[in-house]
Amino acid sequence: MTTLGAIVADARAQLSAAGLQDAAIEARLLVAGILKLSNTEVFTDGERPLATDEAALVEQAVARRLKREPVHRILGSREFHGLDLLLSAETLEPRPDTEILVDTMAPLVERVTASQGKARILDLGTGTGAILLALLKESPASSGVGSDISLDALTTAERNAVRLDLDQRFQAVRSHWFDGIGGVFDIIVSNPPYIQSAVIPDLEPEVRQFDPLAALDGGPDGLSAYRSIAAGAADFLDIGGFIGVEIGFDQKDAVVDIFAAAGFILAQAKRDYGGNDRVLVFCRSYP
Ligand SMILES: C[S@@+](CC[C@H](N)C(=O)[O-])C[C@H]1O[C@@H](n2cnc3c(N)ncnc32)[C@H](O)[C@@H]1O
Repeated sequence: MTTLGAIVADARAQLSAAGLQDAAIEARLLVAGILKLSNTEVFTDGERPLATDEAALVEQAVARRLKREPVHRILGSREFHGLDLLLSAETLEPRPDTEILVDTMAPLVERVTASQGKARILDLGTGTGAILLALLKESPASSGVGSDISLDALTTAERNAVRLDLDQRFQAVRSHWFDGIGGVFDIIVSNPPYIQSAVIPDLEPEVRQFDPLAALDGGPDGLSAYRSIAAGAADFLDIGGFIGVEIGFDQKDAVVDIFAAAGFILAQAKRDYGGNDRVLVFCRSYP
């Protein structure tokens, strides 16, 4: 019979031998997640004996990681902006950089609720629901629509809304960008696919093989989604509203030009933790 300490050490050795850089951290995360233990327990209960079926579950999880499946996909959920979000086959795994979009838009949502008593938010390409659910959590007087082209993603986003007790204020709508959307919103947010199609084969296997293509592929120049979103935004954004988008590190000028051509000016630009341009916020260029 093996112990908790021995199985963590074995997982770490296998991941390290496969060249995975964060082998020690990932081994602990996997074991803790699979056995539903806290990180502290994994550290301190090394002598705890493991049942055969527990050891088998850990071994299956390690085997998946060795095939480059990301840790949180194996575990089925990940943390985003303090929320535990379920993942599924057609949802992007939410990234820490996207929290910058939430932190940028939350004060704008608050400004609307302070003056109007409520705010309506639209999240285009909602995936797990990450951005909208984080904003709804921050701002109890807000409600919103999370739209996506993927039914699987919308089902997962709805499950996340229920788990977080935000489903009364969250509506999932299947839509190709604005095509199936009705109404006018105070705030529009989107983290659309923005990677150039030709670059996708060069991405890390964790991304290329496990994040859905529809969440990554921004067309030949990576900008297709911004063109669609900018072209439709004026019809769905309140006169004094804001639209915030996540962008690729080298897309600021191009995205500013796309929104300018659609009648929007840049209101805010934010960089990510690596110092790259990451979030742009626009408002109308006319009153
Ligand atoms: C980069 S992912 C972002 C997911 C989530 N908002 C997040 O930040 O974690 C882009 C999302 O856009 C969706 N999407 C792709 N093409 C779309 C389209 N034409 N209309 C609506 N959503 C689309 C994808 O299914 C995916 O969920």
